Amino acid sequence: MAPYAGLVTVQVRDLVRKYDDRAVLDGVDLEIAPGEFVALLGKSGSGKSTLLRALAGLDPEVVGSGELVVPQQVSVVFQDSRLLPWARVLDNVVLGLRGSEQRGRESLAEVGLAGREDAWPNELSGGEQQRVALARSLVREPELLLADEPFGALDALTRLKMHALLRKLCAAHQPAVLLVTHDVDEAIVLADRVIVLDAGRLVAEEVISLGLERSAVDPEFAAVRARLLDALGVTL
Ligand SMILES: Nc1ncnc2c1ncn2[C@@H]1O[C@H](COP(=O)(O)OP(=O)(O)OP(=O)(O)O)[C@@H](O)[C@H]1O
Repeated sequence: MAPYAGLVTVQVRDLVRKYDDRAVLDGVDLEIAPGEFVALLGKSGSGKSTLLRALAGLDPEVVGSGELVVPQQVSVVFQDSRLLPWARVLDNVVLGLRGSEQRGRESLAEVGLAGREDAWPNELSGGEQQRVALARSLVREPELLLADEPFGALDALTRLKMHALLRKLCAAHQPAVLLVTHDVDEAIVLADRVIVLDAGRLVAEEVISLGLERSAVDPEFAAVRARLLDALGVTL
């Protein structure tokens, strides 16, 4: 599959979401350039999933004085794979896409699941199911990939493998990405830029420099992590 870096910059201006009178998103401004990988950190309840749902077009009740611009083709990956248990793996990947069986096979090969096209979801491990979910997202050639803690339920080793896979897929296809995670290291390892949400407001941003070795032994990595933990209110 050819890369398909989009043209549309995600633009969020003064986004507000209230439940009753409580603002869960309280004037969020955010841009994500085509092909840019942004990780979103924040304490539980800070509004991360609410922001992601707004960008996914899953929340009709977002308000705000500003604008919300997202590309047309958006894919979402969640913590659980949300595969249909009664459909085989390939059918899950190409569901709703006519004539795309070959592309579905290619996507499955890209995520390392060639040969598993006819398996049922419950025959796959949790990590493999998330691979299928990634294949299902990418076969739609998204300009924006939204991922809500996609590796949160996986064990540490599988997580590391999935990090490598996601980096490879993003390099190949160049979607803009917004990845919600609780894991500061995961954010630094994967993203071009890390942002921190606190009580519905963006309170910190770290641009990950190209020179940073994506390894915890890198002193710059440690410094970025310390600043992000500070923004999250974690003192070590
Ligand atoms: N349908 C709803 N009705 C009322 N309040 C809601 C609703 N959905 C979310 N909230 C509230 O909005 C706030 C933000 O929730 P959200 O799920 O966006 O947080 P989060 O940062 O993703 O948290 P977590 O890391 O625990 O998933 C929370 O206080 C939550 O209780």
